[in-house]
Amino acid sequence: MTLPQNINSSDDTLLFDSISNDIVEKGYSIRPYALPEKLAGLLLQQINELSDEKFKRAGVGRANDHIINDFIRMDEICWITGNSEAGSEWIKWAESLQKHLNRHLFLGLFSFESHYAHYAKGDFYKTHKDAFKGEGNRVLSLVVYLNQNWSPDDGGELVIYDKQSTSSSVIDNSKVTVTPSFGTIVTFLSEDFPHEVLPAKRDRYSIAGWFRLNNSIANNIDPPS
Ligand SMILES: O=C(O)CCC(=O)C(=O)O
Ligand SMILES: [Fe+2]
Repeated sequence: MTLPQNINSSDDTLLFDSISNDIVEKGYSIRPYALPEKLAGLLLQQINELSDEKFKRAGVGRANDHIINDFIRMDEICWITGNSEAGSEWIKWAESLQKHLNRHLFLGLFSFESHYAHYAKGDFYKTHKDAFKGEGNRVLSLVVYLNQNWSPDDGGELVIYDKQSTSSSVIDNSKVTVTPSFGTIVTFLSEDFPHEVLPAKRDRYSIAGWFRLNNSIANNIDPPS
């Protein structure tokens, strides 16, 4: 028996619809174990095969202002290109999400950039925003997790704070905590939600990506940060 050709894309449509509805309602979306299985498997295999040298200490700030700051973030990253099967399938999937969101939310998303991230035991990323109003052109952040058998005791949660709250807020209903379990997809409006990664008790693997507006003007091509 042959399966219909569009079986994967129809699955994605349901998922993309729910992400899109979440963003309209709340500005963010958390979809546990939602990444298509085949894609998740390819990404897991690639991140396992990436050598330690391919991961570089992540910095803070953009281009000339890019500095390594142990106090803010300690993870190591590796940018994802379409040069491998895993990378190109991932980019294809992200671009179809982009198309779906543009069609339904009119966000005007133009391009996508993403990297693998490795947080070793104890690593963290302090509260930050991925974009600042009027400055950045990152519109929507996308994070997926590649950690099998993650237990709540392992820590490493992503904490997303409400737009109005400050990073020091301790009021529970103004923040949402996400366990970085395999296949969980998180999306949020980059300018609206301060967030942080708490230290984990074991290696933590993820992909962080950003959909951007077209901010390139004349010869000043906007570099990835
Ligand atoms: O890994 C995560 O949960 C979020 C990472 C993050 O906030 C970032 O890379 O900007
Ligand atoms: Fe972030």
